[in-house]
Amino acid sequence: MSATSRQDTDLLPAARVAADPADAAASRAGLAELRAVDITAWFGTHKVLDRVSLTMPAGGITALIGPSGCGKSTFLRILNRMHELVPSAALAGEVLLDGGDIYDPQKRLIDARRAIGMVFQKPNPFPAMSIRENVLAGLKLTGAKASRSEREDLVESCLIKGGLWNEVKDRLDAPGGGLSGGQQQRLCIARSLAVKPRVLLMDEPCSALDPTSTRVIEETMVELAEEVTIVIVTHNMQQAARVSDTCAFFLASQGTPGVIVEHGRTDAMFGSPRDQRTSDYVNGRFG
Ligand SMILES: Nc1ncnc2c1ncn2[C@@H]1O[C@H](COP(=O)(O)OP(=O)(O)OP(=O)(O)O)[C@@H](O)[C@H]1O
Repeated sequence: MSATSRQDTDLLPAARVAADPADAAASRAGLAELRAVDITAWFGTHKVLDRVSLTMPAGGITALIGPSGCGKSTFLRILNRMHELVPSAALAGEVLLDGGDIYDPQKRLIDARRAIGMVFQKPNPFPAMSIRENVLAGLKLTGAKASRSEREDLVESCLIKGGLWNEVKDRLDAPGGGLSGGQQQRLCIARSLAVKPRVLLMDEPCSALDPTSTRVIEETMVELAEEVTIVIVTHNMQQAARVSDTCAFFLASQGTPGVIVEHGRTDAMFGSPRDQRTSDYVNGRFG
């Protein structure tokens, strides 16, 4: 995954919400907190993360920022057990979803993936499948049963939440591959939502999109945070400031493993960072 649209930070907008929304959000029923505890990760003998701990508040949007290669995507993939797909990968530590470790040997991999969905950098709908089939694809993978009318309701509600319904409601049988890039990404978000995840991980979800599509996805994310905890990796500082409530700055200096230098509320991270390296990064002086 490459560095992409780091943008001019002179005109940073205020962080999404001034008050602490995570506290209020946490009280909303059904929202899940995700907590990484002492995560260390390796590819073979190469240690790429060193004892990283981070709480991602329920119903909040947490942005992971930092220069290329500092381990943001690796950390994100650890949060839903995708790291273990790489044969040389190893890991230590815990990932607690509402207090339960998703790596507990008693827990099934599929349950972790269903509870913690992922949207990737490049939109990846099933191109030959219809828009409707794309939304429902996750149900097939998880084996969930639903009647025809339940499926239709689900397609509609997920496409509404994904911010795509109005654009596709008259062509649900058209192929997903026929949509624009931004629409495909929103279709992928809708597909992720169909299995009712409690957390949605997003790995640079707008880096392949134009500014208008990016705005639409950002608006969609803010609305989604009402019902799902979101963690996003982004190189776009304006985006981090616009959408996130909390932020974590990762850094891997001179070949050392990635660590979190600073984390906290986004407005504080951008407005009055405690660490000079954070200040330098968010103000575009390196990275
Ligand atoms: N599949 C892999 N096999 C071996 N090493 C890997 C693999 N994926 C990532 N790495 C290494 O792990 C380190 C962290 O990479 P990672 O992609 O997590 O960083 P990142 O901060 O997300 O970077 P970027 O912003 O460029 O996407 C890098 O040194 C990278 O080369």
